[in-house]
Amino acid sequence: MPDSFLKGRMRSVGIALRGLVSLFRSEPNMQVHALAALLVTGLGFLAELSPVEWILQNLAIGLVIGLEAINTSIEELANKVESRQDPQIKRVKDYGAAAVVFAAVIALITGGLLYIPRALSLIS
Ligand SMILES: Nc1ncnc2c1ncn2[C@@H]1O[C@H](COP(=O)(O)OP(=O)(O)OP(=O)(O)O)[C@@H](O)[C@H]1O
Repeated sequence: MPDSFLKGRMRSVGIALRGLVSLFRSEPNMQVHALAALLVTGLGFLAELSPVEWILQNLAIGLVIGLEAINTSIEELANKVESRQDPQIKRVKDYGAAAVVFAAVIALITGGLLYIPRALSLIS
């Protein structure tokens, strides 16, 4: 494999990581998602999730954080394209927000399925 190929890939990963750090620093929604992800990861260790349960939980976390990143990216572009009120920009932003909310509901349901039975078995 040529050296320049590996250097190019490493550069791309570096740029992506810089984007991730910038997102977590500047976006309050991202900070909330990150906190939630840390909390449920801790909860996962406490609850001794099975490997499949870890995979499901991590997919739910990845779905929410990934879609929030894309939504933020769309918002930035929309703000650059049109700063005035515009019905199409409104739809673009609303659809992006809808994607995040949809993922968050799926994540909540996943969390409920993983933890509510355990909580109930602790009580009974
Ligand atoms: N240029 C615009 N034209 C029309 N409606 C807009 C415009 N900008 C924002 N909106 C409306 O306001 C809502 C919030 O937009 P805003 O850019 O403030 O997103 P946000 O609150 O930063 O989103 P998030 O909470 O995901 O960070 C949009 O979903 C849209 O309905």
